[in-house]
Amino acid sequence: MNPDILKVLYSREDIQAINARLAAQIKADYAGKNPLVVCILKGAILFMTDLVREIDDYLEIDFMDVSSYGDATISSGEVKIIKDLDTSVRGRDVLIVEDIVDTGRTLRYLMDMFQTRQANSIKVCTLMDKPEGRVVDVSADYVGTKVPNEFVVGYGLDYAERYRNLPYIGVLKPEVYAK
Ligand SMILES: O=P(O)(O)OC[C@H]1O[C@H](OP(=O)(O)OP(=O)(O)O)[C@H](O)[C@@H]1O
Ligand code: HPA
Ligand SMILES: [Mg+2]
Repeated sequence: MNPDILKVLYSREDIQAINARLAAQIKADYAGKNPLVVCILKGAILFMTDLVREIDDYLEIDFMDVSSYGDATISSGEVKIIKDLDTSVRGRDVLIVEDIVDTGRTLRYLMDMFQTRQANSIKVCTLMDKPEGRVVDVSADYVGTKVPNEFVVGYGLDYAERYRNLPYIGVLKPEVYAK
């Protein structure tokens, strides 16, 4: 295990089981719809690629890179677009794929934008939901698991750009933040 990790919250196997459950729900709900699956970079990259592998059906994928945390553990409150979609969402059934919904600001921003861009439908699949972090009122349609109000890393989630590559999700040792 990475020496900076205090404890593992979800193992690789836990995550695989969550992904299989979510994929089955999505496959059933989107049958015949060819949804546009939008991966929110960078955090959702591992989750999205594992999730779509479990959905044996027509769908399209695209990527949007937004950021509001920088190298901090507290949201700056300002969502910045770093890379926009290549695909038009107009008339599409959009499924936003997120790694975590925390304050909800990122999701609110994206949902408002896709609404303005006239998507036919907008739903959200998040691996993790941190309800105690919420600042704006927003919720996901598909939630992998609820997490406590702790800063989590691994499986796409970073602290100062590290730990995204870990195959599990865990909590950092407090001394890592003090460095
Ligand atoms: O609900 P919120 O408080 O808005 O937080 C959730 C968002 O924050 C993280 O992204 P971040 O902005 O750190 O960019 P990253 O995915 O590139 O790490 C995470 O991946 C979500 O997209
Ligand atoms: O708990 C978190 N970990 C990593 N990135 C995040 N972005 C929002 N919340 C988190
Ligand atoms: Mg981040």
